[in-house]
Amino acid sequence: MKWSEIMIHTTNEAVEPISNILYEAGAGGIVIEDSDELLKEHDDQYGEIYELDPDDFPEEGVIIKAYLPVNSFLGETVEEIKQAITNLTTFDIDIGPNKVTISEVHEEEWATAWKKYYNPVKISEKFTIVPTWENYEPVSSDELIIELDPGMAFGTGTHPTTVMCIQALERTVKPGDTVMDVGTGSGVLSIASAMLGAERVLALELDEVAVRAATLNVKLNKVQNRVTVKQNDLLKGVNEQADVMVANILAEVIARFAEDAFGHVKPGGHFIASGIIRQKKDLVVDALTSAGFIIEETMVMEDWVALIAKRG
Ligand SMILES: C[S@@+](CC[C@H](N)C(=O)[O-])C[C@H]1O[C@@H](n2cnc3c(N)ncnc32)[C@H](O)[C@@H]1O
Repeated sequence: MKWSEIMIHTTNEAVEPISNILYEAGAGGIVIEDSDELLKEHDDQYGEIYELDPDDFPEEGVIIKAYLPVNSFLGETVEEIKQAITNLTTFDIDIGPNKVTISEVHEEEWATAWKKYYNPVKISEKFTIVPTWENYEPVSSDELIIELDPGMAFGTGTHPTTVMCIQALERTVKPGDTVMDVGTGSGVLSIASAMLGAERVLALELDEVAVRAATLNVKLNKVQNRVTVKQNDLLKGVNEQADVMVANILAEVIARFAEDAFGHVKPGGHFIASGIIRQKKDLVVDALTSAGFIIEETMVMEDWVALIAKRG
């Protein structure tokens, strides 16, 4: 998985509100480099005085660094962060230079560091997502556990857009169903569908690295007999129909392939569309209804919307 480092040069006063903004935006881990730290005397656990490297610190003010997974929502997330920081001035918080820089961090640097930020998370009535390296004891006997290694592709499984899809799958997938998961990423939605009793799941993904991650995660969760992971551009060349289709992609992409999706959902079947930032809901609703779908339910979590549409 690629991570993006967002670096914000700000003031001491703004550290706490900015850290909150970053955590709410899904940052995995925050590093604070405060110029005042250089002026203090530090001793280690054995009482030895040590010096900090001035190169690691700004000349004045504070630098906050946070790590965001590189996925198709990154651009929007960064814009939201910038906007939320600028809004702090309306509360008379001095945000100082407010210089924001983005750079990419490679997986090797994060090889182990990020793991400490992921813990088991109960994301719906039935499902708990557990990182592969954790030993987790189920709380109840009917709890469904998805083991996930989020290290390689989008999806710790806990992004609001993913959580809403899983909750919607819980309500729509029936034992024996055929499911199509367009943009499978880590494979989490396909795994959930199989665990809900789907007989056959087609997991489609454009990105080669994600295809590999999904294939591994499908095996890890022992659903490889029912889930087929395939490198594919949306529904190109797919000739079957599903009882349930799920797509957690960007609003524009869903709008673009709404008609094609309609043709690939069985009459009476459902299309769960997610990855829709609140402001773009109408765009997707219009595209889905023009394609012939009936919107049965609108789900909202934070700034995100998911739609459960039915082919009548
Ligand atoms: C936001 S992620 C969702 C991942 C996962 N389904 C989840 O809910 O956690 C969207 C995924 O769609 C994939 N994708 C984007 N455009 C695609 C396309 N044209 N065809 C297939 N997959 C695509 C991306 O590579 C990415 O893995």
